[in-house]
Amino acid sequence: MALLLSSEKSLFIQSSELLKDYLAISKFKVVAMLVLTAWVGLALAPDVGRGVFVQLASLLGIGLLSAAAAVINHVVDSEIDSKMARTRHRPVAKGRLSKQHALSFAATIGILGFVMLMVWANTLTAILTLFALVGYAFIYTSFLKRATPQNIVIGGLAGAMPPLLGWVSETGHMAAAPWLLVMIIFTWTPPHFWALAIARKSDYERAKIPMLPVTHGIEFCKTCVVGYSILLALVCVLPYLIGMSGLIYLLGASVLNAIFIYKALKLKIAPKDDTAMDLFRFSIVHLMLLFIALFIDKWLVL
Ligand code: HEM
Ligand SMILES: CC(C)=CCC/C(C)=C/CC/C(C)=C/COP(=O)(O)OP(=O)(O)O
Repeated sequence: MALLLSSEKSLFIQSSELLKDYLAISKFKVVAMLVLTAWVGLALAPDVGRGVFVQLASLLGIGLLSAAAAVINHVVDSEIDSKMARTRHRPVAKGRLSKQHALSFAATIGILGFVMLMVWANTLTAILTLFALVGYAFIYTSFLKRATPQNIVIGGLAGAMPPLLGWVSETGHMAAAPWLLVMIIFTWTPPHFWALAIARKSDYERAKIPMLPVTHGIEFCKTCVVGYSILLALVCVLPYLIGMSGLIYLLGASVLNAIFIYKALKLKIAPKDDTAMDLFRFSIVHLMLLFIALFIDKWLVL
């Protein structure tokens, strides 16, 4: 009896470890944030009377294709990941999950996500989301990441797409307004990532990845972080200027961007040991609150 109980317990532990590994290769927290931005894109689109179920299915489709892209990234990057302290314990890099298993998982959730978008959103959303997957999993991961220090600037477009995807899933066609939300994430990505790359420069050196702090030095990278933070604050005003969002959003964005610029300047002028990681962590809170502010503004004011 005791033997049976302990084998059941170990089976339970094994399956929860396996679940953890699959969530890790799906970059679960990043995907949750991508889905949040897609949801806000969807919520800000003109109401065309689609039901909540169809909207949730569209968001799930976008999430599944994003997760598939993340899994492919883990497979393509497994060699690099095994050389970096931050990533060397990842399931594929460590060999806990085989590349074949990971790729079958990516294919399953990717096809499921694509079909969900075809059925419950529309063809344009399905194709645009597939472009974003190819942009991140293949163009950025297999090529740009190893080729140029502008890798994350160009590759950042893929991760910036979800608000447009959410919008198009509602309306079936493109519009100028959601592109402003894409521009916000596009401008946010460099300071988000470079703050981390500054703190983890030695990792990228060891893996021979030409990230900006490695190729151009930490000081130049910090200057770029300050520059992009200021640009981000300016881009964030655009939704207010075109009347897409109101004063609640403008106030929230202004406070968040003031903190962002303050932390970026601190990193440039008076850094302490943890300043770069502090900015990286704040960038995530910043983007989350900014998109929540867009949502609250829409539903409180209109
Ligand atoms: C090319 C674009 C991007 C690059 C290179 C990048 C890079 C990174 C890296 C290296 C991490 C650390 C992961 C770790 O600790 O293992 C990270 C974390 C994170 N990123 Fe990005 N990122 C990008 C775009 C985005 C986008 C578009 C979003 C969401 C809209 C996002 C949301 C997050 C979140 C939520 C985390 C924290 C994840 C966690 O705590 O597990 N990132 N990013
Ligand atoms: C369909 C769609 C919207 C796709 C976008 C998918 C996606 C997961 C975008 C997030 C970007 C990201 C986390 C980049 C880090 O990659 P990295 O390889 O530089 O970082 P790492 O070293 O932590 O793996």
